[in-house]
Amino acid sequence: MYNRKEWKHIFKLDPNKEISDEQLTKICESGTDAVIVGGTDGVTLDGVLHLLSRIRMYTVPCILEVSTMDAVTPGFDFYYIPMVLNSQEKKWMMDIQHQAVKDFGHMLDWNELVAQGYCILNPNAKAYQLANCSLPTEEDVVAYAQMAEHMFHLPIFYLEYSGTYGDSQLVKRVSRELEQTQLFYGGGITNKEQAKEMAAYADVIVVGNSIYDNFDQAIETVQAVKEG
Ligand SMILES: CC(C)=CCC/C(C)=C/CC/C(C)=C/CC/C(C)=C/CC/C(C)=C/CC/C(C)=C/CC/C(C)=C/COP(=O)(O)OP(=O)(O)O
Ligand SMILES: O=P(O)(O)OC[C@@H](O)CO
Ligand SMILES: [Mg+2]
Repeated sequence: MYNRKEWKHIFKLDPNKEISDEQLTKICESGTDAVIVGGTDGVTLDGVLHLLSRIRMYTVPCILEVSTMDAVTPGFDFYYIPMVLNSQEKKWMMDIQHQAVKDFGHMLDWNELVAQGYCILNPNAKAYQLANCSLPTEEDVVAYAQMAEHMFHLPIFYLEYSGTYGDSQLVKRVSRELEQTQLFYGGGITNKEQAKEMAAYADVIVVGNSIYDNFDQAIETVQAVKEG
């Protein structure tokens, strides 16, 4: 139905934050390739359902990035499943996901599930702290990318700088390692120049917080990526 491999730009909407109807229309009609609903904390079923019902008025593909099983509902096009590669606890890479599959595996449409190998690089990000991550060196990051591609065959490797703009040279280096696995970059993209810079190396850039901080500039990131 959708060719995820062709996507270049995604907006990530936080069910824990407010967005007006007018802004949501602009997001969904911006030309972005998809909208992810997700966040680290304050993600409730009510918040997710409210956003889903509003996004569903548009044709844009809609994805739930599952951060808690308490807020999962049918109706999304895809379910992205984070696995935190640089967590110091196996729980965030394997055990939560294992338990969810034990509980819900019998009712899953596996075609809708997409695993994401997360490498979280901003120590101040909530997700970094929640998942008890350690800060990898560049060599560590490259090795995680190689494992994602060649050992785990993950569909997505996600360089996550949530809340801060990352190192484009590292994104470039990682991009050289990946052929089958899609490279996502997310974090601190606030304008079209930054969007272009990261999109030169990442397959997909994800724009989150700037939707809430500087809406007009966030919208401009779509065109910047599509032009490039
Ligand atoms: C019935 C049906 C429709 C089912 C489909 C879905 C389903 C039930 C699948 C089951 C299979 C499965 C394996 C589920 C596991 C789900 C799960 C709970 C995984 C754990 C996820 C995890 C490791 C969470 C830790 C936090 C994290 C990495 C979140 C990722 C998103 C992220 C980084 C958000 C941005 O965070 P941040 O900017 O730091 O914070 P803000 O919220 O302030 O923006
Ligand atoms: O919110 P920002 O910093 O844009 O990051 C986007 C996304 O990667 C967060 O998971
Ligand atoms: Mg966020």
